[in-house]
Amino acid sequence: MVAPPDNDVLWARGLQFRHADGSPGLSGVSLGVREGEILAVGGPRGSGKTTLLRCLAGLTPVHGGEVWFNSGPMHTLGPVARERLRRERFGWIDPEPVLVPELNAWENAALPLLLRGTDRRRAKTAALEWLERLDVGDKARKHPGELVHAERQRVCIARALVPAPTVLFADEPTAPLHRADRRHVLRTLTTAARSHGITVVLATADPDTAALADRTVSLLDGRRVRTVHLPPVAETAETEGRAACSLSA
Ligand SMILES: Nc1ncnc2c1ncn2[C@@H]1O[C@H](COP(=O)(O)OP(=O)(O)OP(=O)(O)O)[C@@H](O)[C@H]1O
Repeated sequence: MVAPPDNDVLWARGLQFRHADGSPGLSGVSLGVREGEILAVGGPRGSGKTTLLRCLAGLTPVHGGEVWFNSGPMHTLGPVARERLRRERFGWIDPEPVLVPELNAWENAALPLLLRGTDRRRAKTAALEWLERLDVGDKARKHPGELVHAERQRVCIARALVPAPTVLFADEPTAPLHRADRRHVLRTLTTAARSHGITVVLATADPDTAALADRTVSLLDGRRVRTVHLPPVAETAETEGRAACSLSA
C-alpha cells in the first residue's frame, strides 16, 4: 500500500464495485480530493455517481482498490470503525429529504450535535443559525409533516452543515428544489463550505451545479472519463447533443 499525497483529504485508487445482482458499479475509478476543495462528480444518470460517493464515504465497502482519508486507509477498517469515522468526520445529503417525523425542524438540524452530546442550548443555537441561512428559520418549530418538500430538503442541508464535517458528501442535493431555489441553496452550501474549510464532494448531472465547484470529474458507465467541451454549433439533427462529449481517460 502506498500512502496518498499529503494534501489530499480523500484519495481513491482503482476502485471496483459490483452491485448485489452482479451488475458493475465502478470499474477502476481513481481520484484525489484536496482539502477544502469543492469537487463535482458529473456524468449521466446511472453512470455511478452515487455509488462512488457511497464508497468514498465508507457507506459501501469497496470490492477492490483503496480509499484513504487524511492519510489513513479506510478500505481496511471494519464496520464499527467506519461508522465512527462517518459519524465524526463526514456529512451526507441525499437527493430526497429524510427527517425524523417526531422532531421539529431545529431538533432535526441539531441532531448530529445532540447525538455527540453537545449541550442542547448550544446545539439549538447552531441549528437555528443554519436554518436561518437556508431561509427556513421561520419553520424551526414545524415538524417535517408541516413542511413542503423543498423546505424539508433545506433542513437536511442544515443538518449536514451544523456539525461542520471535514468532508460533506452531497448526492444531487438540490434535486427536489425548484430551479429558482437551486442557485441560492447551492451558493449557501458552497459559501459555507469555503468559509468553514469543509471539503465537498457533490454528485450532479446538472452543469449549472457543477459550475459552482472548483473541479469536476466525470463518470460514464462506472469509469472516470475526461469531459471535452466542444464549441457550440448550429442546432441541426446531425449535431444535436454535441455540446459536450466524454472520452475515456
Ligand atoms: N442496488 C443496485 N443493484 C443493482 N444495480 C444498481 C443498484 N444501484 C444502482 N445500480 C445500477 O448501477 C449503476 C450506477 O448507479 P448510480 O446510482 O451509482 O448512478 P448515478 O450516476 O448516481 O445515477 P443517478 O443520477 O440516476 O442517481 C446504474 O446502472 C444503476 O442502475
